[in-house]
Amino acid sequence: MIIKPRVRGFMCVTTHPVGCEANVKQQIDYVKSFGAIDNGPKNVLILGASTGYGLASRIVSAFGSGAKTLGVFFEREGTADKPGTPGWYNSAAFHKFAEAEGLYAKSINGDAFSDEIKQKTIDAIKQDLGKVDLVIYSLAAPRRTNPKTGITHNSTLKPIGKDLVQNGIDTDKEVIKSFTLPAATQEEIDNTVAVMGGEDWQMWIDALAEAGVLAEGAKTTAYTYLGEKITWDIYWDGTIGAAKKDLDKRVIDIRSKLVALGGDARVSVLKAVVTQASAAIPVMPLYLALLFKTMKAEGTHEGCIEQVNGLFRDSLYGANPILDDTGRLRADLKELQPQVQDKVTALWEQINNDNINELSDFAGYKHEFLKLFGFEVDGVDYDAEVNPEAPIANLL
Ligand SMILES: NC(=O)c1ccc[n+]([C@@H]2O[C@H](COP(=O)([O-])OP(=O)(O)OC[C@H]3O[C@@H](n4cnc5c(N)ncnc54)[C@H](O)[C@@H]3O)[C@@H](O)[C@H]2O)c1
Repeated sequence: MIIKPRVRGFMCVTTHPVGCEANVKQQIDYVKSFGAIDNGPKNVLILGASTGYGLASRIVSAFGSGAKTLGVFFEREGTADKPGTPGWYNSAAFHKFAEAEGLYAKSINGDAFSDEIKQKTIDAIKQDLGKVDLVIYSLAAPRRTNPKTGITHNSTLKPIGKDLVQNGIDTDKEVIKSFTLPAATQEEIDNTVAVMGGEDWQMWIDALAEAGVLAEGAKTTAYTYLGEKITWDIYWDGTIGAAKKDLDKRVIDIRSKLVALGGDARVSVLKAVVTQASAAIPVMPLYLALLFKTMKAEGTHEGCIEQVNGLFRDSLYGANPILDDTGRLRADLKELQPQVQDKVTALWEQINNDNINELSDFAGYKHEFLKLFGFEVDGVDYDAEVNPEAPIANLL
């Protein structure tokens, strides 16, 4: 079939397999251009391995460190007349390129929050890898069923303690509009913490430790975002921030478990980028469009692969990790530079429908968004017939 983008709000309901493969190839080439990571990981489990920061972590592990990777994700396969999700095609492409270089790669498609998928993962580690020395926690999900209680929690993206009125971009109509978000209820806050907080990360590490599949010196990290004043109402001080603060609490226990093995656990702070998860956060598309404009002008613009490549080389496996005073690893400092945040804030105050393309890089935002789904990728012929059925080699 011939596949064109069909955008609905913060989703694109079609995906281009060839474009996704080209995206993965670009990321692999980028990582390879830095050479091998000294003393990098050997056996890596990536939770949320198919898109965004988790996919980048898988690529850096495999192609920057020669690691065997086991990836867990929740994606939909394509059929003869309906394309699958981007993460499906990214993973099919990752497996193809890994296999071509003789790199071990296996994947599990299912609900990482469930006991069943945790057990399946442990069985695969025991059978193929023995133990893992790095666990990346990069899940971003709208809901989670807690396997212990059977309760399904839905996350919300709302401010806490006060209603929020802030300008953003209506990405469908491409106009600036004022968004009003009511303050979250305590139940909404608790549910968001249950989905995006650290409980499941802790359950994973407990299960892996109990099964004896964490190697001596094993490390784990979960990804977070802090941002600055301009995003705090919706992010750090909102429901999602409450969940991220839970990671900061739970990492202490997780770290003590890993320190006993000579390892370590850290929350890693990454910059704001366009992913399926961030596109869903109200006001974020405008922030990203203004941030891109500002950071591109500064020559400091980065996407997922640049961020994670830097995180591995500088901090996770670097001699001098970039740590903050609460012990988080930091890869986001260029975004938080005062001149960047001041510029974004000033532009935010001036933006309107007449100057949207002049003051912001909304074009760059839209391009990045479509690229997530395999569109607008250089060198891909979008008028050519493409097969939406793409098997993932070594899917367990
Ligand atoms: N996007 C940003 O700007 C940004 C910035 C800093 C930190 N982060 C954090 O990085 C992490 C990853 O986010 P992302 O933006 O890369 O998201 P993403 O939407 O690109 O990726 C989410 C991943 O989780 C997987 N997943 C979702 N539900 C699942 C389930 N039930 N079982 C198994 N897999 C499941 C998906 O398949 C996918 O691989 C999140 O913790 C996010 O908060 C994101």
